[in-house]
Amino acid sequence: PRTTDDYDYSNYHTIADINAFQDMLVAENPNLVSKIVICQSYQGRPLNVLKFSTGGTSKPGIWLDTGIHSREWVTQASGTWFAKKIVTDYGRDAALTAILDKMDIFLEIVTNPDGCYYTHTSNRMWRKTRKPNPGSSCIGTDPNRNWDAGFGGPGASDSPCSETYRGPKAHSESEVKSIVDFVKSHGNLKTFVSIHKNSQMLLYPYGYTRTTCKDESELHNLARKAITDLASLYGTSYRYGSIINTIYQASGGTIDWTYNHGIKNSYTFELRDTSHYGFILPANQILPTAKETWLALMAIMEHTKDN
Ligand SMILES: CS(=N)(=N)C[C@@H](Cc1ccccc1)C(=O)O
Ligand SMILES: [Zn+2]
Repeated sequence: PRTTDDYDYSNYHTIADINAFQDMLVAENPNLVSKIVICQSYQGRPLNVLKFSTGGTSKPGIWLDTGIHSREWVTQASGTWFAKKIVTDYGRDAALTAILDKMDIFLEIVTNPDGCYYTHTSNRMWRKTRKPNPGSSCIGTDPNRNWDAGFGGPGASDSPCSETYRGPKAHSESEVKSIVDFVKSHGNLKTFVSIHKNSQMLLYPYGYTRTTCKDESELHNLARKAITDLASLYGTSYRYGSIINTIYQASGGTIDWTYNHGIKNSYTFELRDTSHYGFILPANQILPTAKETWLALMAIMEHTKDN
């Protein structure tokens, strides 16, 4: 595709396509979009973060990531659609324009590029990173167990061959450490949303402990509003609640760390479906999934702007 207008948003794409999309989007919108390379993956691929900003220096920020579990392809596809939606709506949609006039949005679409490449070339069901584990023939760490939040506790595995291997130590994976460093250096993120698939759930901390997080009632009420907006489009029903109460106990998860690091509005989405198709969600569900999810994200971003 020569422009982001003729990019095929209703299909799954390789990293090369998605990186080309990102560069086109920046070139087409130099006053709104820029690309930050926060680090490289283990195999040396760039970790690209799109910054959507109307200028200013220390504006509060909103972080969105997709594709941290590489096989969850509908999330990277949705992230691509979100990027185009932001530039399309700025200056046209009052709610989105108000958000961007007050806050910056950071979007990492291919958060696990090595795993993503591997799903396209070798094993469609790959989830983890692709860094080898010394002393084992099994490759990779689960990037959603590698964070320094209850690290190594129940709800993660210490076996390199497990899909939920937590890694040799917290933040051992550059795909994780680079986000940790970004959060610390930015210092003013108000919202952090990590987007996964399968289960149709909107989750907030904690996963590693049954302890209720201090903002539980606010996060619960906002989640209810967000999934209500989501369901208004096609009737897709979501469950919501803390990670440990809604899905299962999991330690070392992304948003448990971001929440403990002071980012109150920390959420994980689990997009369509509920395992009817398993991880291979048909491409014809990409656009409906992205559009309904955007309504929930707008609810979360508006709440952030006003609180
Ligand atoms: C189907 S899945 N792998 N996306 C489910 C995901 C649940 C979870 C969300 C947030 C924090 C911890 C755990 C996981 O096991 O990593
Ligand atoms: Zn996942």
